[in-house]
Amino acid sequence: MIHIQGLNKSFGSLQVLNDLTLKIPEGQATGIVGPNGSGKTTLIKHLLGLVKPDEGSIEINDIRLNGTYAYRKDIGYMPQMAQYPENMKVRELIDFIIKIRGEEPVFEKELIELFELEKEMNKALRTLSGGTKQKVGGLIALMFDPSILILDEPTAGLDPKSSFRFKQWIKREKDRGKTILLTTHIMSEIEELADYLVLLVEGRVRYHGKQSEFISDNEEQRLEGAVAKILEDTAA
Ligand SMILES: Nc1ncnc2c1ncn2[C@@H]1O[C@H](COP(=O)(O)OP(=O)(O)OP(=O)(O)O)[C@@H](O)[C@H]1O
Repeated sequence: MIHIQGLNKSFGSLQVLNDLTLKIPEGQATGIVGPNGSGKTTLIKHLLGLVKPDEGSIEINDIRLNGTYAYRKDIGYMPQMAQYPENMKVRELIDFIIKIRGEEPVFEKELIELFELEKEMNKALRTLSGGTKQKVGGLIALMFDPSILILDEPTAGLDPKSSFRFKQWIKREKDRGKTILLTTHIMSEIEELADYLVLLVEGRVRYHGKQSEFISDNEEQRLEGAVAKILEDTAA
């Protein structure tokens, strides 16, 4: 369970998160959607301890985040745009992460196969295409079999085959009881993967509940139509 209570965050005069309270259920997949700049990535960075709140509290698996990072072992994070040491080779990066973590990965081989990274392992990270870097991010996020997966626009740069395979993997992880938090602008992906939906608008929770109820309550067939309806009403 991820419990976020009264979270406020401003960057200068811009209030990005506004009294945000959310309970993300354990063992379920939750999709976070919202317009560009609505605070999705900022929220995720709070969960990872990468950004400090101005006010409010976060608990993950009953541990209150207060500057300690041990809980991070339970989280696999796939960032929107991963930054890696440019001159390191993929193999060296993976070995480095295994060394600092001090444990063997559970799914390294399977994920290298899934993302077809075999031929990339001896290349420097600076030479990789954007999609290949994204795949390396997926490998790192998933290889230690963490109980919580936080995926920030994970398929944005992936080709259709990798995207399909990745989503199959995530569905399997969901069936294995993982807690999954996913942001994407691809509404069909949320429909495919998420049970619960959080709609953020200007750093506030506009909706939180079952995705199926959100669609039917808005008298739509598809998530995209229901989200568009709410955002048009909000702008009016
Ligand atoms: N470190 C920072 N310093 C100043 N402003 C920031 C910083 N990080 C984010 N912001 C601002 O906070 C707002 C929310 O950004 P955030 O990246 O959380 O949005 P998002 O919902 O993830 O957007 P997108 O859908 O475009 O990825 C934006 O206006 C952004 O410019």
